[in-house]
Amino acid sequence: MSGQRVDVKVVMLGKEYVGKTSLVERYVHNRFLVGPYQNTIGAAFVAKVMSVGDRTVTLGIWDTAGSERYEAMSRIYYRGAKAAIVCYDLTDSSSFERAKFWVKELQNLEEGCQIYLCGTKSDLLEEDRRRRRVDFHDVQDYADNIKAQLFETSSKTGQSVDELFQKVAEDYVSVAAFQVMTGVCFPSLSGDFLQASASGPLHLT
Ligand SMILES: Nc1nc2c(ncn2[C@@H]2O[C@H](COP(=O)(O)OP(=O)(O)OP(=O)(O)O)[C@@H](O)[C@H]2O)c(=O)[nH]1
Repeated sequence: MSGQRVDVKVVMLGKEYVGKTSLVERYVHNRFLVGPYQNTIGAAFVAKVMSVGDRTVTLGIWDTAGSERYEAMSRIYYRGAKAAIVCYDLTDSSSFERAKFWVKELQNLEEGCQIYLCGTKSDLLEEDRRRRRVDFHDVQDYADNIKAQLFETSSKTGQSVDELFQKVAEDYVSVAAFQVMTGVCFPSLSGDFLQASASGPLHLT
């Protein structure tokens, strides 16, 4: 597995329990695991090969642990990331505060990293609108300010999950094409290679 080229290093960030692992599970394996919640320890890695037009793009996705206990470790995993999916739970306002914390970190330390905000568990709002704790328009304004894309997803139903990761890959292809056209090469777009250094499982699908 080591040596497989990854085009885009993607890091999942956000408070514990917001649903980062579930998002990756839905996207990569098209499944939603039920059963007792198991928190991520350290980080897990998975690579996913996908198509954008006639191009093949490999996303290397690092799923970090949301617990503040692992905060220092998460910093290691976002280093050099080209895309960060910063997650918050639509039914938990404190998780949005935590998302803003990660955004600040990325802005200060990973300038070349494109940020995607992801409000999770939208199915819970379908069941009962009153459960929403993070206003869509407030987040949209915030996203515009920080030049981030905004998605609201459900790993349970699959809503907008493929669209989110597809957008990450499409943005990579657009910027890469721009580089070829202009001859400008940003360090943030250089490729990355799989490294078997995660404490979690290593998969290539
Ligand atoms: N209803 C609903 N529940 C979800 C969804 N996504 C995740 N969950 C549940 O939320 C809990 C936490 O999900 P995880 O994916 O483990 O969360 P995490 O962010 O990876 O957590 P850490 O590993 O601790 O950082 C689990 O019980 C999931 O089943 C969703 O889209 N809808």
